[in-house]
Amino acid sequence: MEKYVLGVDLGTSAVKVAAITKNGIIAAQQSSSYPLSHPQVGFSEQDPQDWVTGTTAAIHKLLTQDHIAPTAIAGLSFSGQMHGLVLLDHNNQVLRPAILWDDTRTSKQRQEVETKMGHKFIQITHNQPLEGFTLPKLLWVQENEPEIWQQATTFLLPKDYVRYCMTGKLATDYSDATGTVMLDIDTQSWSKEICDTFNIPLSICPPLLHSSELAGHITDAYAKTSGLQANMPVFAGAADNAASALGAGILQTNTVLSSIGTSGVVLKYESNAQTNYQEVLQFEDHAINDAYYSMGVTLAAGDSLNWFKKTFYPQTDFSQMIQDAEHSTLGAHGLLYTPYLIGERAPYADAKIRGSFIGVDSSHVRGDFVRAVLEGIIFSFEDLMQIYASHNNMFDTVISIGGGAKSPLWLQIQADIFNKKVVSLANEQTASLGAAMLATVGLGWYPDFISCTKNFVKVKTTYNPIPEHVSQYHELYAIYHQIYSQTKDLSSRLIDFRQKNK
Ligand SMILES: Nc1ncnc2c1ncn2[C@@H]1O[C@H](COP(=O)(O)OP(=O)(O)O)[C@@H](O)[C@H]1O
Ligand SMILES: O=C(CO)[C@@H](O)[C@H](O)COP(=O)(O)O
Repeated sequence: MEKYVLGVDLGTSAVKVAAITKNGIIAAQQSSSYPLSHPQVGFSEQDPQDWVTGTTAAIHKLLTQDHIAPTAIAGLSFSGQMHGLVLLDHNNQVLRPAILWDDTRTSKQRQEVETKMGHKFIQITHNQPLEGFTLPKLLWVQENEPEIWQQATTFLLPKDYVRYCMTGKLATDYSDATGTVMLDIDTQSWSKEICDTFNIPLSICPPLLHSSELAGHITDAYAKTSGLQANMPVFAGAADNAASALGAGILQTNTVLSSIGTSGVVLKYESNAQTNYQEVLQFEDHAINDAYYSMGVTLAAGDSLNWFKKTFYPQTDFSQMIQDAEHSTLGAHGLLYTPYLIGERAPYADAKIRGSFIGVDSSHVRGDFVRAVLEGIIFSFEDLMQIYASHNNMFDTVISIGGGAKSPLWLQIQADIFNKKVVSLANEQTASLGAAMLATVGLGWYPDFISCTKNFVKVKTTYNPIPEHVSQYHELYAIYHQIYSQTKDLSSRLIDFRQKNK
């Protein structure tokens, strides 16, 4: 009987589960979406139970609709949205909705960490304590919800909670642990100094595992609800960007990843823990032992297009909407867009900046706005590419993944703005592929990730930069690059106005 592993990608908008063979063939994929709640400006929350219900529903569909036999599944592993805070009490019951990576309520706590620890914090974590990361969220609960904080016994990251419900075992993995900014990168252990400084008991931090390490087995109870076999091995899994990088074959320093999911990511493999981009870029443990990656995050990348579609093209699918952008021109007839819909993480760590359309003209039609959104997102990625360029990082290929890589127009825009070869893959959802790879290595199907990559990562199309487009985009980027500084103060005043007039 053909054997499979399951790769579970716990995203922000949906969970995607893929059944993949030993040779990296995707036999079936299912997904299940769940709601996102924004109870106040800057707040972003999800109910951890929705993740479990969605994952179980997607697995159930694989078994019943795609006829994947439970006995044919040898193991599973995870890719998970990063940084989200799940708080459990002493009975491992969820205490409050999870506070997510794109929640920016924690500017005061960020400031507190900076004031109390200064450069020492950066020395320990190799990161800034930005709003999206887990530590400021813990501090927010400590300060604003003392009755919840008193009951908090363990925190987990999103995928860890789903794994706990499957196996009954509490743990996180190193790649997600770095995203909490509570891990000492040099010693690879939870930082006692950070915990002590903020009166956080060290015992709240879950046990640490490597991403392909065995985390537990499917319990009898979860076997009953899901249809999976009891006792099936479950491997720790990784942060979504680490898993995506693995699934895209980012295992050496000469390739860079560009990911257009809900968020946008420009990511580079790093072999040296001391690599330093002055903390403008995040620095994280990779899913592979003793390897790292740096990355810059555009908070609303695919989410910008999603917002635009919901608001102005409610009845149209993404591909049809993008056809309108094809009828516009390079530069959208002089229209520029900045994707700061929910603030920004990099290169501007600014929770109060907001997006803008610049150059709106009475001749513009909807397609010009779509085109400007597509281009603006990639200009924001170019801001991140420029950081690598300024550190003399030489690379000639960008691997493009995520839902945005489904569009040939958007792939060509990337090649033209980056002035680099852009490669799309046969499966642009590399997070579930990476998760499955963790299970294959955990099971011993492959001795290491390099050999697994040879079967799992398949190039689809290569887009080369078109010289005429490159020079036009170069001119436009110089204008785009000024928008942040010119709108920063206006955005901040508008946010203050909004807070006062709720
Ligand atoms: N056909 C398409 N063409 C271009 N972009 C698309 C298409 N379908 C979806 N997208 C973009 O991909 C995003 C979702 O990407 P995905 O990788 O699934 O996100 P996540 O894992 O964060 O849930 C959407 O918000 C949208 O911007
Ligand atoms: O905050 C980050 C990375 O630091 C995000 O990339 C999240 O990990 C969620 O990503 P998607 O839902 O867009 O995959």
